[in-house]
Amino acid sequence: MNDIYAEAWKAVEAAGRTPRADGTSPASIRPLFAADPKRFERYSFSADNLLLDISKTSIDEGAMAALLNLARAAKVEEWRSGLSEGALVNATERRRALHMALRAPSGSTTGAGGAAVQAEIQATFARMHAFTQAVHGGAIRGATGERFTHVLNIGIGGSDLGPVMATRALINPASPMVALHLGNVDGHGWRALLATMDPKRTLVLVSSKTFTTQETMANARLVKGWLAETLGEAGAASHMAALSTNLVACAEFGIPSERVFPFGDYVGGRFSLWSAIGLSLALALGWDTFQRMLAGARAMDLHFLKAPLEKNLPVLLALVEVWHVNALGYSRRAVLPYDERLRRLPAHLQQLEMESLGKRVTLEGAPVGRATGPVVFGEPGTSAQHSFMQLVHQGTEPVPVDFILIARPDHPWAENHRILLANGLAQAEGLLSGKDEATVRAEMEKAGADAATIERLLPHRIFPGDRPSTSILLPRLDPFSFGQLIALYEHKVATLGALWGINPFDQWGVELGKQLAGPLLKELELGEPATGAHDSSTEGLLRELLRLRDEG
Ligand SMILES: O=P(O)(O)OC[C@H]1O[C@](O)(CO)[C@@H](O)[C@@H]1O
Repeated sequence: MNDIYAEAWKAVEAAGRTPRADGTSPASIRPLFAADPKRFERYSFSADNLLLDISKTSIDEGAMAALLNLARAAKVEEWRSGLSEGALVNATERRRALHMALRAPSGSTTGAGGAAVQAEIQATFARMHAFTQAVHGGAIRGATGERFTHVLNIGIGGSDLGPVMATRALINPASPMVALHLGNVDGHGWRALLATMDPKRTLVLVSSKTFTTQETMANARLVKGWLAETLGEAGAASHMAALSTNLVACAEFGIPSERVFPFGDYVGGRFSLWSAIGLSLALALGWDTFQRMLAGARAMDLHFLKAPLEKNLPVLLALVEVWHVNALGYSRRAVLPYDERLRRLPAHLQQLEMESLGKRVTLEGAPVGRATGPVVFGEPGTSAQHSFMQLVHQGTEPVPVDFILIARPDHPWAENHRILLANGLAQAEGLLSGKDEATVRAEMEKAGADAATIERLLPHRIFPGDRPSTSILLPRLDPFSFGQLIALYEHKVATLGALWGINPFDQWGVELGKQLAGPLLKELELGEPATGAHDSSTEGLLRELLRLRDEG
């Protein structure tokens, strides 16, 4: 850690501890609005039609200066250029992170990853496009001659969450195909899906970067067997395609090379929705929708690469996170999209952010020495208001919230949309303003409550306020704005990697569980725990599960 970087961190952390010149707490937000009628104008920023409002945080001029100084000390500008030019930013796996190259139109140079990478990407896109057209046009059909009406994406983590989220967000009622998803290895999910599918009309995409993931391969074998029951072995093979970097494993599984859509190891799982992993989207939503989504992400890429740090939306979102996590000690963040179509966004962000930023050592392997990625959770509004927002308003630790609001709906029920937006705005307003003792008392007196009731209920009815939120506004939810939104969060995550000095592109933390599952699977097969192989709790639970299973 160099001195400039260490000093910059000290300044940010000190800003979070030190009262402001007017004596107010650095965590308070209301005084900032009281002092500056132009706070919204000053602290809201836009890229194309996407608006980011960070005014409802406690960042003031001094805090912002310290945060921007940290961004410079952490060399965020150099880092973003390295990312786009194919530096080995994923140092622990000695890989590049070239998801931006997937969004670069053919012939472009900025963020395109170089000619060789572009050639690979464009060749796969051309094949995906031709395949999509052939399936939609009926040139590629099922083994019995029927057209494909359903596309089933089998994958997990990044090979599932992105496609599921985008399918729900951009649903196209006129599409010739329905997308289905099988992620978890739990057979109950498969049983629920079975009822909705006809093997003669179902095209199966096995989506796996590595093509070795235990759950995905188990599901792929299950589905292959199900297809073969009706169509025979050869028929089953003609209903399958693979999206992967591991061409050898795809061939071993029996998927011919013309049905394998590859991508490079420079695309991380949680950044892979823009690659061949997006084939289910092209099939279910249409090629144009897929392209518009890439164009939206590309617009955000160019903004991220070119905008100065102080107006750069992903950088500002990252700095807000640092302010909350490191200066103020908030360890959680909630994401509330006020749009039912974005209901899988929180799940996607959980992987994107927590798999990327759940790290305790720096790139050099030393302890980070400060908190890194917060716990991220969320649910669409208004439903979230009736579940966890109680804790956000009145719990002990402030939970910063991302509110995502869409101005124009794609349905005709204007009143419902007004209710939705009013609630989204009200939540953010209420978190900021709270409700003080005098107001609660006056309200209760007006409602005719007696003095004893007022005293008893007063503490329960007070809202502390000064609870932070950021708001993201989109004019409409369409493929372009959806692409912008997801890329905004991707670049925020990359920037946080640079600010914390960690690798946001590896995920060693998921390996241990995978390793330990192997021997346990064997023991479940044999029906006998290996004595002394586990701690007494694991062994005890395994014995009990076996007993209950075998009793039934
Ligand atoms: O696409 P694959 O290789 O099947 O991996 C699925 C997921 O598993 C992980 O490696 C770990 O959970 C994720 O990063 C990845 O998205």
